[in-house]
Amino acid sequence: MTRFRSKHFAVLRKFYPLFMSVIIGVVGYMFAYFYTYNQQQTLTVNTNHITLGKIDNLYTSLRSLSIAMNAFITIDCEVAKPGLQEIVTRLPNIRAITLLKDNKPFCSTNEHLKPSDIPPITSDNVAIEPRSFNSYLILWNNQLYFKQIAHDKNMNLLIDVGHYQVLKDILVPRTPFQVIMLKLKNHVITEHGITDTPIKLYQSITERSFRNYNFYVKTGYTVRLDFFSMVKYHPIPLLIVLFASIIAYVLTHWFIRNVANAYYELQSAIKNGHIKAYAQPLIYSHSGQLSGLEILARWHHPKFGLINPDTFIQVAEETGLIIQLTQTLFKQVATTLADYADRLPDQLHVGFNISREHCKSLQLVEDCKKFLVQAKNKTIILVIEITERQLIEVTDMTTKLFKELHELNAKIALDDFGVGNSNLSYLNNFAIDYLKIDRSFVGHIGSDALSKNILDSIIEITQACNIESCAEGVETEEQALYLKEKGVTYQQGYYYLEPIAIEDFVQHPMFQKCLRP
Ligand SMILES: Nc1nc2c(ncn2[C@@H]2O[C@@H]3COP(=O)(O)O[C@H]4[C@@H](O)[C@H](n5cnc6c(=O)[nH]c(N)nc65)O[C@@H]4COP(=O)(O)O[C@H]3[C@H]2O)c(=O)[nH]1
Repeated sequence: MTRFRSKHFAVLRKFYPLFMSVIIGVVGYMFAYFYTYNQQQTLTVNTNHITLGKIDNLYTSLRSLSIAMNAFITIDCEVAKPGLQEIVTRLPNIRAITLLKDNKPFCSTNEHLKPSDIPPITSDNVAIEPRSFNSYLILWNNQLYFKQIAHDKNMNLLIDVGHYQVLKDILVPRTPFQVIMLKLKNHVITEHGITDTPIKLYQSITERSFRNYNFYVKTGYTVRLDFFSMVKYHPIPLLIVLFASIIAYVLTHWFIRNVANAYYELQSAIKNGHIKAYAQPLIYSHSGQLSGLEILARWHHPKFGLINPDTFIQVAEETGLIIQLTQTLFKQVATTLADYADRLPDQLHVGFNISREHCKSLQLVEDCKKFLVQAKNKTIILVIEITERQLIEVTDMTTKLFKELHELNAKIALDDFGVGNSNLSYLNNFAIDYLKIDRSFVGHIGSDALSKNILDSIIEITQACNIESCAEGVETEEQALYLKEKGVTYQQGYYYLEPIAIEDFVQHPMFQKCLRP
């Protein structure tokens, strides 16, 4: 987790929520932009394909029809006409079929057809001109015609497809600002008809007829996709992004405020001496004598009273305040013990819980040296309790740290053993002096066979590795006797004494009894 430092907090508090919301906003906008862009692109490709297919089909079906109609060209109009009429009535898009001779109508289903109604084939009247050059799709006077030149060049077929709405319908775009263009030579047809004004299209795609007819279909957008067009035409993704950005601001603000508050509160608690050192005795199993004490932090909160470490140690670790917190405990314990410096028993164990953060530099060695000077007693054995829950990496730095701690005659204890992630190599790497057996195993003595077996195994490991052991959470005489019998070196728990303030601890008969006269 991110470590927060005091000098960063003021700046962080102000700018971090804004920064987060801008980041979410920018990333969200990019995401919304590319999403919309992709959507448009996919739609363009699909639309272009479908349109191309429809025009191809239109042309091909007219061509097939005209081929079928070729049979009528050479027969008499009276014979041909009923057949042509039946076809016109059956096919909804065909308005009339006309047979031409020398480009003049000689037989038509349209009774009112005049020679001037026959569309000329010029480069201007927009014809779809296939490779075979013998059939044309003609746009003329707002009408769509199909003309088939028969083998006999004088006898031709003209199919009047009707108003070229048929074509226009095919060119109707799927979304606003989309334009579908049919490009024939220099001419362009859109849903609005023939246009010679160039239309600039964005995200466009142009494809030639699948059947290799001489036309192109181009689809694209008249509006470029940018921030403003997104705001105007695609507001929903942007509204979602705006919403996410506001949520990011609010959550970050809330998070920073809470962490910062916790940080400031804990920092001022340390400064104002509200973090107190409590002590709990460690007892030699074999003699029942006091071997030392473990120091545990308590917060004497002016409003909430006594707060147990479970609530604030994590905050202290996450904010980096744990080092200051431990230093204040070192100082309180050293100055209290200094009053008894000359009377302390030899090799009194004084254990402190040390977090991983504190082991990242040699600061801990300096703190221990300072403690021994302030306590004015060089025989005290400092016990550095590192927890198995927060494994410390083996690096050159940590190896040096633990070596220097051992040179100070300190002992390294591995706390909460049995519930964390360590393995036996860990014991070796840091030259662990004793294991503190988690109270969850001790609590099951006499009841849960499995936990008891684990407990027995842990004790056997300590004996096999020739390291000392300390059982935590001893609450009953039965547990105390069992652990003694099993050869556990030290015991700690409410059975002997619960943690009490260090000033009270030094007054306690258990401590007083072990002082030298
Ligand atoms: N049920 C039961 N509990 C017993 C008994 N005897 C002792 N305890 C409790 O067991 C915990 C033993 O401490 P720990 O394993 O080091 O576990 C400690 C330690 O990991 C951490 N902690 C406490 N003070 C500090 C500190 O100054 N620095 C750091 N880094 N961690 C600390 O907080 C944990 C909890 O501390 P506490 O709440 O003081 O809880 C203490 C103690 O009050 C018993 O017979 N029965």
